[in-house]
Amino acid sequence: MDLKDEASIAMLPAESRAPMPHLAIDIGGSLIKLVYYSRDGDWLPEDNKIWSSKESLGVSNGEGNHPLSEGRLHFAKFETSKINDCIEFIRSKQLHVGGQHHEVPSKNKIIIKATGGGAFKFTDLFKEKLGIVLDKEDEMDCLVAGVNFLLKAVQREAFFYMDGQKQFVQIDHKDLYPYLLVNIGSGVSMIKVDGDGKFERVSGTSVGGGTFWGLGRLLTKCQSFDELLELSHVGNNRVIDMLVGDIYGGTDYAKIGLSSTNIASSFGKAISVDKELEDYQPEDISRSLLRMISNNIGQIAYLNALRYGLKRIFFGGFFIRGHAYTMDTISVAVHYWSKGEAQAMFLRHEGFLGALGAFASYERHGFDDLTAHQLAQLCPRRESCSEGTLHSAPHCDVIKEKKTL
Ligand SMILES: Nc1ncnc2c1ncn2[C@@H]1O[C@H](COP(=O)(O)OP(=O)(O)OP(=O)(O)O)[C@@H](O)[C@H]1O
Ligand SMILES: CC(C)(CO)[C@@H](O)C(=O)NCCC(=O)O
Repeated sequence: MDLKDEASIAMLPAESRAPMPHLAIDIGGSLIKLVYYSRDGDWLPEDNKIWSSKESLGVSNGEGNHPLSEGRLHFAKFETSKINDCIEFIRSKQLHVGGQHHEVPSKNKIIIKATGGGAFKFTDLFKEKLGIVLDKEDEMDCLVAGVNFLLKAVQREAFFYMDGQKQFVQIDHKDLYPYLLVNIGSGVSMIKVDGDGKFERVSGTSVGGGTFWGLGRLLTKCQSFDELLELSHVGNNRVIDMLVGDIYGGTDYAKIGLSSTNIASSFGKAISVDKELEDYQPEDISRSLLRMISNNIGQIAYLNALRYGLKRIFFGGFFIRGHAYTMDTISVAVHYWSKGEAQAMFLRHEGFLGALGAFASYERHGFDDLTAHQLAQLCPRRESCSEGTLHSAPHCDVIKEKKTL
């Protein structure tokens, strides 16, 4: 903690100085997500300062007092393979020091809420490097809690995406359930949600974000996920995908509703003995792969929605990354298969759902009494980005501060 923080904390009334849990962590197969609270508006990672403009931070709606009401939440992510950078970040910002202190006979124990598989895998590492005890929260519980909170509290959270157009939807709280949540992380979980804490994981698929990045890296030699995603912008999938027209000599197969431009077989043209991997352009590979995976997830999501009679499907997870082609493909797949009966919607906080849920699981936080206003502009920079823009910065920093109560 730097001197500035110490000074500002020292000036607060005694009850405000009580140790408060302020960091939750979601350690997935590909990415680590942090949600943390800071009281001091200037206490931000250097590279996030450009997004923390004053106007995006100051909101006062005069509602009741809350332990978190003067300050802001931040969002950050790291690759799980670079967990040591994450640990260093936590140490450098002293995020763990404000954690819940439980009295044990001889010393204070710092307990931090953690979810995702890595909460189990990296227990010892966090203990050893930061002296933190990870208090494990179930991944699905956290996901659902995070989504329910966002859908109820944040006005511009869910949106439709079709033909390059984004349209926010205001969900009626009384008419929120049931819905299907499709979380596209490394793997994909499909969860039927019937209420707060009422849900069932009804399906999943191992063909998800890890598949796109893993297979894409091998096939294109891209050095980063962002590079692979960026390539897909300029690629042409028809170079690699086998279309109905390729099989039917350029004509539709109208009798069963297939046009000549429908994909008959993803990567089907690569069976050609005349071509090797190096004969294909990385951008075309990236586009085919992204389309294949997005389409497949959209189709499986539709089948599960059909299975349970669900009309609304919310898609989250960092595979999406606000990427136009990904969202378009998923939306088209759901629309095509459901004949417009089911609706695909996307969540602005895509990959931070579980971390938010873990943050809410601290007893003293509770999202219910955090005002919608406080969290309404969780991620202002997402608003200012044009569609399809990649967020290449390592952190997604955000939130909201409430100065006057
Ligand atoms: N900078 C990035 N580096 C790596 N993968 C990224 C990046 N940005 C987005 N992704 C995509 O997001 C996916 C991970 O999403 P997310 O963080 O939601 O899941 P996870 O929690 O790591 O996975 P799981 O829940 O399956 O354990 C990756 O598999 C990849 O497709
Ligand atoms: C294993 C988890 C839940 C870890 O987040 C996720 O990666 C997932 O849902 N994978 C898909 C597993 C399956 O249902 O085939």
